[in-house]
Amino acid sequence: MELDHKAIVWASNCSNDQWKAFRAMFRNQIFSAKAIHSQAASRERKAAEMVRFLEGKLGESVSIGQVVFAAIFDSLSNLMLSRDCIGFESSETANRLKSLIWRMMELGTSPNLAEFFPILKKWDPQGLRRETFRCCNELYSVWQPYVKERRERWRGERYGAQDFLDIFLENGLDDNQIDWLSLELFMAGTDTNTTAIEWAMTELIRNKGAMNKLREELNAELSSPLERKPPIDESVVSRLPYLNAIVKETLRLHPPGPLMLPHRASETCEVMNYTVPEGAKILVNVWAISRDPTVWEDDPTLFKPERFIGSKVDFRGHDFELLPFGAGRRMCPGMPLATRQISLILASFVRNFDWCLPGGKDPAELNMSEKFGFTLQKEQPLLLVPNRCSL
Ligand code: HEM
Repeated sequence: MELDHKAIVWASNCSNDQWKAFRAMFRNQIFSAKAIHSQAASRERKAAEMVRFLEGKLGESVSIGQVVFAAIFDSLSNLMLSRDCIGFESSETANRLKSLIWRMMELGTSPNLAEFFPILKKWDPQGLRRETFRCCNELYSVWQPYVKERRERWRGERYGAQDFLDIFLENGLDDNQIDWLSLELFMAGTDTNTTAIEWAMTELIRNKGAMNKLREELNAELSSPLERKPPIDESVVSRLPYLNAIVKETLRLHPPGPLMLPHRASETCEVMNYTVPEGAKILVNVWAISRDPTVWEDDPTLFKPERFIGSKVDFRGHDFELLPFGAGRRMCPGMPLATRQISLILASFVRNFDWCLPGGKDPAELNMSEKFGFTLQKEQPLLLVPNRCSL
């Protein structure tokens, strides 16, 4: 309730007018098909920059999560603020921001005694509120100077939005709302995408057949007689069937939001002979659904992108066996951006480099443990060595 005037992810319900206004702004301006299309060049530039960075690391061990996080965070900061916030060289900044985002998610999902005993609220016995403020302020400081500068320049004139910040100003958001909404977007949009790509690369390195098939598809569709490896065109890769199947299979096997966001029953109802009382907090176990052998044939614990070739099952919220982005009114509004970004970065990795594990380690021995949290990260970061591509 406290956050309802500025939150979308943390909004307590869907009947709140502010949440409706934010969702409309996301649907019509930020993530509309036209907006996603017009943002493509910015994402393509960032992917090409990532490839150039990796070309300087040939033969060296690289943390995939760290490189991807920098690419995703800066892609998003370019869409939001028209500038980079991290850069590929600054691993310290990337690690600091990544751990702040992870900590914020931990704090947001930690059991809070004050929720059960409201009398404790003003003492904040576990220090959760104090630490949340500290993390928020550190994250706000990343964009606050740019917001201040833009607001001074903007002065209420409509000059046509160039980025999300212009859209926020045009919609009359105050600084407090801009800070919080930006925080939610960076939290919802960076760790999820990074996790998905890290898992996809983990699966591809273990499944040489899938990696080769993807490279063949990319080489066939992206070849150019003029330049051997031109920057990758996002609109082409987002239509490639095998790449799409890999993205779906990764999100099925490793859904970045394994329990979605907590929902609340708006009325008492019966589900499979259980009574769910009005007001009950509901967590949907997407991880378990997408590994359920009664729904998924052909060993659901295995990575098999082929299961999606010729299948109509999609993650757009209509097929309940595959819900990595949720379904219904609270479904992820960032899905069109996420799927484009994941495809583009994976295509850039596989098209431009041959990958192996450091020290010639056998991919079959890769540690596949998951670190359970708000997002389902790989417990051990994936380290890979990029080599010049032989094809
Ligand atoms: C692989 C990437 C992503 C995954 C798997 C993912 C997944 C999800 C899920 C499961 C939800 C909750 C849905 C529900 O509980 O019904 C959600 C909500 C949300 N996501 Fe994403 N997301 C991803 C990327 C993004 C991106 C890139 C953005 C924006 C930059 C974003 C913004 C949001 C927002 C704002 C919400 C809250 C919507 C609301 O409560 O009304 N997400 N996402």
